[in-house]
Amino acid sequence: MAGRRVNVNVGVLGHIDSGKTALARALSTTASTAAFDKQPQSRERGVTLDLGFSCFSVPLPARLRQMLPAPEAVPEVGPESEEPQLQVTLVDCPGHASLIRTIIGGAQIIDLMMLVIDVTKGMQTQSAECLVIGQIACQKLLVVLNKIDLLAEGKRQAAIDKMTKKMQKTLENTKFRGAPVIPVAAKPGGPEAPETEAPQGISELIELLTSQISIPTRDPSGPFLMSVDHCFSIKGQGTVMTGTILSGSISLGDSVEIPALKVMKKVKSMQMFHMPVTSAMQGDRLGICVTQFDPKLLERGLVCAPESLHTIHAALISLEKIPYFRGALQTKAKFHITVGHETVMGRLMFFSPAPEHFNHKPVLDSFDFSREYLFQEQFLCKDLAPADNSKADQQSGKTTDGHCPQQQWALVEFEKPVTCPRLCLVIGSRLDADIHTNTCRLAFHGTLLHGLEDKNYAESFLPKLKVYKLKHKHGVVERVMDDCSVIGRSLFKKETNIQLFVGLKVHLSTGEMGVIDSAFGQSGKFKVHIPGGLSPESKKILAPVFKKRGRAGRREVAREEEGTEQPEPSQPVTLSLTFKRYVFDTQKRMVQSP
Ligand SMILES: Nc1nc2c(ncn2[C@@H]2O[C@H](COP(=O)(O)OP(=O)(O)OP(=O)(O)O)[C@@H](O)[C@H]2O)c(=O)[nH]1
Ligand SMILES: [Mg+2]
Repeated sequence: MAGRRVNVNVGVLGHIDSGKTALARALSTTASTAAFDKQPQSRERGVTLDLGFSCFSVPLPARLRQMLPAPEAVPEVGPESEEPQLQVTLVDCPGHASLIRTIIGGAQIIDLMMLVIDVTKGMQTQSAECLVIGQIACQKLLVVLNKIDLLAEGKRQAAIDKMTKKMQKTLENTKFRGAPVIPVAAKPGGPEAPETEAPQGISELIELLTSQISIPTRDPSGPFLMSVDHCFSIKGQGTVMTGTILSGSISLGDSVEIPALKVMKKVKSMQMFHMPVTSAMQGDRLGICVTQFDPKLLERGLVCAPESLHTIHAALISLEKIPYFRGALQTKAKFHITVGHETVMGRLMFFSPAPEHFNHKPVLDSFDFSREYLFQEQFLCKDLAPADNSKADQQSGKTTDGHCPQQQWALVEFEKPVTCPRLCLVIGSRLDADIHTNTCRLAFHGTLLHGLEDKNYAESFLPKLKVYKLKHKHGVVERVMDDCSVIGRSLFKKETNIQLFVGLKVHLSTGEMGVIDSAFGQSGKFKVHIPGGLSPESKKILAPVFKKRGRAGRREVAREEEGTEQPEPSQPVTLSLTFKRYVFDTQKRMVQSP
């Protein structure tokens, strides 16, 4: 076990100016003192790290030694005498609202998130957004209350206790309920304070962090994918890309693709923790040296196994609304869509299961093209007011008393093609919203189930997607012609071509089924044939018409053709016509269930 190391990525997220960078600095410095790291030279910077990356190592806690992957999976990188080490790579994310895309990217490569809160301010807008992102992308969380030096000395503990309770309450409604909260001062005295001023609470934080960290299961199978955070060239050797392996594994001599540059490169050498290695896998921080290319072309981005990523123009996603997002998610609305590690504008169309399948369990690893789906004007959710709901029901065909489907989907059409892995995370946000208002800009999150690579997907692919709108039309029986036919009105507009509807079934409120037979006159009226004939009760209800018609005789028909009003049944008998129209059917057929 000697000389072995494991890496975990810990994200440092929070509102602007909460002290994330100061905290990352304090952690790396404190951890490298003798108490935590006996060999000063092992205060590794890991592979060359970008601005937002720093790291420190502590002896691997005994608790984690059993969890250490098999010896062959972990490189022997230190001198034989060295204790196994836990390397904590801190991913210092920006806090400014405009950099949320970077934050989302950062959150996807971390194993644990430290949410930094300015203890004098509490939760702020971007702290809340980070918490939302954490819930989507991370498994574990730890809250750091920073700047405790700013609290009045006499009331410090009381203020810390109060804020700790407040944070615990905030976490109560999240998946991080019960997560630890810890007070620190990363840079007591603020920017003006001398560098000699020691940070407070950092040793305790490192201890807590070490106790909270678990080594996530790392899976070497699947296609190799690495998120690159730094790229530079070494004269005479090649170009080095450093980053975190998101999936799969890699060995010396393998070919990798840089999708953004559309090039393939051979791996010439690799380093982990400054030591050469011959292979690496998911979760490792790695530097890969490949044959020379201009490092300026790839500051951040992805490298992958050849042809394992797809460049797509549209996608089918499964999604959930983020409850803090105010307002509805409307079909045709545009959002900023983060797909994997890229963000582009996209337009959405929402759809749900057919109402009888509302209770089906969500399927999050594939999209079933054999099923039919119900178009929705907007994403259905419980927080729609009941009044709104009834309107939405009518428009969307939602049948049931406000109950929501277990799973909903959207077709996303991107303004620019994006390159992403299969089943990657998708986050929709409204980044154009005013960053100074106290609202959550993150609107929904989900999983990419199917990417459309063909640029002409609208013609080549969409007709296969069976999303329908349920159309209801209502009319009334105006009068009876004979036992097996009636004249209806108010179902179509005068200008409607009734011919298109001939053969469709209509239901009478008296229970009979009829078939639209032909137009009648020029005013949108039509003749309905009732194959089973009118029942005696129905005839009774429609009787007044019978009588009047009997008296009026032929004159009635003449008047009808002039378009004058007819006497009607004492109780109106309604006609209802229901059919499906598939959104992507080029022939715009009207389909009724058998
Ligand atoms: N008094 C006091 N000031 C602090 C403390 N930690 C950080 N600061 C100050 O707060 C300011 C912001 O600190 P940063 O570490 O840059 O904050 P940040 O969260 O990284 O900011 P962004 O990356 O811009 O979001 C600086 O002026 C720090 O000196 C602290 O514990 N006490
Ligand atoms: Mg910072």
